[in-house]
Amino acid sequence: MFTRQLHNADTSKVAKIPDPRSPNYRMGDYGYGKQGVRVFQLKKDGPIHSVTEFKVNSHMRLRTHKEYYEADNTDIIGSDVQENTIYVHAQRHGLRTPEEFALTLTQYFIETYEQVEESNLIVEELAWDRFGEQEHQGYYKGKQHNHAFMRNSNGTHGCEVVRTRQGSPLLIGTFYGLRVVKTARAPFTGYVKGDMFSEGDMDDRILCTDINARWQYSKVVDIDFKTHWLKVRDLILQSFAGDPEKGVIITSVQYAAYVAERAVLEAMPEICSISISLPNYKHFPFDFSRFPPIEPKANVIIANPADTPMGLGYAQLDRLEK
Ligand SMILES: O=c1[nH]c(=O)c2[nH]c(=O)[nH]c2[nH]1
Repeated sequence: MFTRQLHNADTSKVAKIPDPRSPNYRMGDYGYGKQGVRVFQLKKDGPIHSVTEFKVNSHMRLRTHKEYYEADNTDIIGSDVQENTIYVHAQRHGLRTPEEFALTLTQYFIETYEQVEESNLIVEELAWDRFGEQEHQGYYKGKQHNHAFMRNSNGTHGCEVVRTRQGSPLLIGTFYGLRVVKTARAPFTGYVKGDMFSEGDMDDRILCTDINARWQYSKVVDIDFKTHWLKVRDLILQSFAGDPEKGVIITSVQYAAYVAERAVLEAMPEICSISISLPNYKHFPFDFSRFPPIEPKANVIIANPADTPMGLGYAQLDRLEK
């Protein structure tokens, strides 16, 4: 999260071949590819259809750096080739989980093109729910539509895979963009204020955030990725909200990130590291003092949710090797 040093940074990404014509410089992170390739799969089982949609970013790092140093494109696997391969791969293997798609496609790129040193895939599912699947009332309640779907916005299931020629691929699971709010058991007190504070201590507040989590698997085989993703999601949500009646005290977004990470590492030995970032979308009670007196309703709070500026708390928790 946030800027890290650029100069002589991340030696794992440094170009292996120095530029013979420019000995004073060294190339750091590099690569190229295609962003935002949308692939939609419709499966027809007679009248019952099902749909799956992925958004894919494909990047590569080539063994040589001719395209940079020598203006020679002969090693480049065009980004349009990468894009078309995504569609061909979908046709051949089908869309199941982002993880399976990314693992098999990175393997294909590495095996097919000997100049590819590293293949990176980022895959996000743009999930669709069948009409009726989530309906708790109305016409579609209890009726599963054969061929009509609505976008599911319950948080995005995704992954990132980095595959090189040596060793097993790096697999990161991702869960982005689920907005959650809790309206009790969320104090924020005791922090440094000096004479610059505006809020003061809050014994309780409306705590609203988006869950953004990335985690690294220590193995990539024998994992049912859908089930594991749902389990991570559930553990994060449980640690934020707690028992349905009693809830759980969350003292800051920083603490929320940490307790969620601990819950995941404790329950899921196949995950070796997790990073969570949580914005804090303030919901200040609206200030009615300028307006003619209104009889306040003791049990109603009118607030003004603000997306920006927003606070942000984040942390990464790694499992220590034993
Ligand atoms: O959860 C929070 N963490 C903070 O660091 C912070 N700072 C602040 O003003 N409000 C909050 N809330």
